[in-house]
Amino acid sequence: MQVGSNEVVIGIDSSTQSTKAVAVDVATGTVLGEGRAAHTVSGGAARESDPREWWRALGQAVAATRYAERAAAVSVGGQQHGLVTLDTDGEPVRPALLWNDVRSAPQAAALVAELGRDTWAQRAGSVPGASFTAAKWAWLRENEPEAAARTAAVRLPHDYLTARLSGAAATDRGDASGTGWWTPEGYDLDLLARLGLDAAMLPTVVEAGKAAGEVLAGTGTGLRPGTLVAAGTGDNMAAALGLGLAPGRPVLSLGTSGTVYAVTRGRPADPSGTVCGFADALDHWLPLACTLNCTLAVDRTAALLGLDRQAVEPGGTAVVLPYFDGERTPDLPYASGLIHGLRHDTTGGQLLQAAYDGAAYSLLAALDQVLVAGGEQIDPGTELLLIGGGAQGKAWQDTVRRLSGRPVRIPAAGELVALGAAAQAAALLTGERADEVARRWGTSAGRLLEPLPKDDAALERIADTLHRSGSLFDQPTV
Ligand SMILES: Nc1ncnc2c1ncn2[C@@H]1O[C@H](COP(=O)(O)OP(=O)(O)O)[C@@H](O)[C@H]1O
Ligand SMILES: O=C(CO)[C@@H](O)[C@H](O)COP(=O)(O)O
Repeated sequence: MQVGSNEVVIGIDSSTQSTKAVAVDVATGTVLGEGRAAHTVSGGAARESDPREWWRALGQAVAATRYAERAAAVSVGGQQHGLVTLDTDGEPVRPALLWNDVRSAPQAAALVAELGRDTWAQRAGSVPGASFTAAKWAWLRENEPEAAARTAAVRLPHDYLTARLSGAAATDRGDASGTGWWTPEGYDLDLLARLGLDAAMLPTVVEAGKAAGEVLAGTGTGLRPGTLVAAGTGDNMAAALGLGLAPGRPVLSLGTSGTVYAVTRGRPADPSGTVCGFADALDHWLPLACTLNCTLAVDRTAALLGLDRQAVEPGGTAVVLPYFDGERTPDLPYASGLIHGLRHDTTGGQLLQAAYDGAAYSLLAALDQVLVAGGEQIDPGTELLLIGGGAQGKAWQDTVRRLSGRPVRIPAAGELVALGAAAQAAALLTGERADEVARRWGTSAGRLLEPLPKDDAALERIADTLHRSGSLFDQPTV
């Protein structure tokens, strides 16, 4: 196809809190229409969502773009790792277990003990934590054996939505690499046997650049039957596509999860488990560290203090480790929030700033490890691309500048996950690579914020508090 023929694609981001859709002009990258619809996530110890709610939200978000009928191709980026279990009719057996549900921590620990950290890192690229799909499936078998027995198919969130659109049992290498049972050579049959999972229950891994299928008749989304459906991918892989990332360029994403990652030429294999050795959606890798407590934890702290989320104040000695949901980086699934260093003159604004600092600290501490794991150079002068909902907030921007000492670029394009999905859909039409499409669209352009002097004192205070928190975080709080 000739680029420039007014074709439109739709990219979808089915994330933890909401679904966002963008309709994009393939030739120019102009966003023609946008839509958004919220989901619910259960509270208490569990983090679960009904996959059928994602599907309804997808329909609403796509309709709101007003371009559903014009779209020539569509693609779904989705929150990683979630365990979707389907029965023989393709209906969810139970709500999906999400990436931030830490009840599967004991099962993750047992899996790691069984094979050893080095073997996991070499085979799966990652040492699985509670977030990984393998740990969630092990949790289900142990805690709800009847639900596991009724499961005929296991899917990731984006696979479920791709199947509702196209009928295809399809996934991609990027999202599959977050299961724990994917290797570059295919599914790890030995591991699947240990998990009591038949490879026939899993989707086919679609080659990069190929379609998963076509939109079925009667989806109720407004998309025309026959519209091409790309393979989709995990949300972080989609954002990497959406930014058109060249290898070695670091990204910090501030959303429900905090993530730090880079596309790399080398395959990561970090036995410490800090860096997940994901595949990207093309032919490279995506070493990534992820926190469970990011924008929601900071917003909750602001609400507890009765402050606006921007009402931070400098100074003071307070440290907040905002591990409200347990934590993944550092690996402390049983942790809860901790405040240390309060004085009579500590202000609410300082305490709020300490929550921002505590949330950003773990991500920035992992940044160099991410680059090293993928064999890329560390250059402290290289700009950090800041994306996700939090990147719009000045307090987040200044916190990242102060704690990283790096220049920070804020891409003007919002919704980079949905844009990456759109680029993947567009690539089906133009024959380009999806990252080339995004570069042609100029999606990473945006304001450059100069670095601030690195606040080593704050970083040391947080590291010291974390180091000394010891047994407080070893077991669930009673
Ligand atoms: N201007 C802002 N300042 C700080 N945080 C913001 C701002 N706008 C949105 N957010 C935060 O962004 C989060 C949503 O980010 P997003 O990347 O869309 O989430 P998700 O990871 O679910 O896709 C919300 O939790 C909200 O707290
Ligand atoms: O688990 C991870 C990465 O490994 C998370 O980044 C999820 O992919 C959820 O993403 P958001 O809903 O925050 O976008």
